[in-house]
Amino acid sequence: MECKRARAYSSSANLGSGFDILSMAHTAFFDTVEICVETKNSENIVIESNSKIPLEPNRNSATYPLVRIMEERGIKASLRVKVIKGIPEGLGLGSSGASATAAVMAFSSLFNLNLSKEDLVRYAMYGEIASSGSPHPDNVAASVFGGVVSVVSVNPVKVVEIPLNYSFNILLFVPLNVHIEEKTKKAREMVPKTVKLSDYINNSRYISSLLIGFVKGERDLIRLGLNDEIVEKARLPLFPYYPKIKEIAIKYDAVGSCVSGAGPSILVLTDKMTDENKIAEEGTKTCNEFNVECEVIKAKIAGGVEVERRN
Ligand SMILES: Nc1ncnc2c1ncn2[C@@H]1O[C@H](COP(=O)(O)OP(=O)(O)OP(=O)(O)O)[C@@H](O)[C@H]1O
Ligand SMILES: N[C@@H](CCO)C(=O)O
Repeated sequence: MECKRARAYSSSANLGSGFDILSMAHTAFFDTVEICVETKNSENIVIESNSKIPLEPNRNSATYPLVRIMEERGIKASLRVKVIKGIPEGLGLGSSGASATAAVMAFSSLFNLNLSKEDLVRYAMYGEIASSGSPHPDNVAASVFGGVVSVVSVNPVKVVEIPLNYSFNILLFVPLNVHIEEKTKKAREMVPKTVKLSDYINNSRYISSLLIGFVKGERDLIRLGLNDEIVEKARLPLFPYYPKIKEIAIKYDAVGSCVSGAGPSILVLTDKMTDENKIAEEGTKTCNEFNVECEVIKAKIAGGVEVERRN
């Protein structure tokens, strides 16, 4: 039986006001997906996992993209798909997107499809439909490409890798005891359908500040850029501790802070001027004040999805 495995990292989408556009892959966690072909004369997908994720192919973010690729390309096969979850689900860490990405990469390698990175993103986006009902591209783009990415078009998919000329570390406040059923779906329903022109202008300023800050290596621009007047504000009930954690992060001279994806995790970027220990200590206390137990995870920027060479 031929098998292939691929690994994809966690990610923090949005990065302030880049809703459905910007995302950053990090080494905090990763998922591994192994796909084995059992036969090529029948069609079936059997899922195994170490985590409590749906085991129906159309509801699992790893397998729904495979259903769609096989349909689109007329591929017939019975597959056994092992989804080894390292990324906790529903915490804004791109868990569903990483499974989708690893699955599409493993499938491409197994069937010698030689998919481009843009095609990997396009197919992996189906995984986000399976998990949240919407094909947002940001998490999967970061997991496919690694680094910080900007999705500049979805039809056709076009992703730009942002050059990072400022060196920073990553701290994540991950509220492990929080479970919100269908979190991303609910969080997306909280996003307003229309916005004030002044908020739109401020958000556009933040995005340009963040991107120029990364490219030119300007700390102050990165800090200013990690802000958002629209989506984070509308979703605040999902992560009420965020404003105080952000205040603490700035007090101890973090580069900046924002919500990770749809939350409830919080992303803090740090450098040598930052007092990380104080941020971790006071940020954890803040979580406790809101009856939330936050684990503080240190990470670095991660690379893109890779096939594990072991067969
Ligand atoms: N392979 C999978 N990995 C993770 N979650 C999955 C998977 N397949 C289906 N799901 C379901 O998707 C939901 C988690 O997706 P959700 O988008 O809420 O979280 P996330 O991907 O961790 O976060 P975010 O998209 O905000 O970064 C859960 O209900 C989970 O059961
Ligand atoms: N851009 C998506 C990311 C989900 O992780 C959202 O904020 O809904």
